[in-house]
Amino acid sequence: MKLVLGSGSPRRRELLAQLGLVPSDIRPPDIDETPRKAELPRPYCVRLAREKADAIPCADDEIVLTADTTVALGRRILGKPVDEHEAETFLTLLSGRRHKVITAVALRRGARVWERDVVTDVRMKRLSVPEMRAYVASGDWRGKAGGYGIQGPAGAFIPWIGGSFTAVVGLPLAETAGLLQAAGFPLYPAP
Ligand SMILES: Cc1cn([C@H]2C[C@H](O)[C@@H](COP(=O)(O)OP(=O)(O)OP(=O)(O)O)O2)c(=O)[nH]c1=O
Repeated sequence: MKLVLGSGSPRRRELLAQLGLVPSDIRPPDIDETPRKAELPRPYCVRLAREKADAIPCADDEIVLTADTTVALGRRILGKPVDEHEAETFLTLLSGRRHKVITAVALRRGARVWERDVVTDVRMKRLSVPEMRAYVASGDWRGKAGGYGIQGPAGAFIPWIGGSFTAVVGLPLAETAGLLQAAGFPLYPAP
């Protein structure tokens, strides 16, 4: 059975590699990520992972893995900032507060789908103006939900998380391994 990564995220490819998995193909999804009116962060994130899975074409001998990572500040969804101004706006909102990072994973094999979502609490310290300016100028926030990456320089802004570090980075490894095993993927073949 072949594993297809339905994601253009380099983080997800690296996290899969941590499990010793190299996808046979990478097919980034092309879906509309606009939240619905009054949609809450967790259902939004679950919906997107599922829509990504449904959007990726796959053959009978392939299993496709997709995910979505959403930053939630209360009921508000913080997506990927479109420019420096929005990155600074998001970081100003997150500064000195706790938020949640949700990552939903979907695995599809033929018509069957396996899904999990993981919610992690994250505390960001209060950011000074120089800290915020330097981080925004670094461009590290590009393509990242909420406008930061815990695995990069913004790790210095996060004194505490409650939950899964790999989920915050983009793919919860414990849950993903469980899904792969449930779907019959030979993750730990006998030596
Ligand atoms: C909060 C946070 C997010 N992120 C990243 C993970 C995801 O790649 C991205 C959220 O966007 P996603 O829409 O989940 O994924 P993507 O657009 O990068 O890739 P694809 O849709 O093709 O699967 O934010 C980090 O790398 N570190 C972090 O600390």
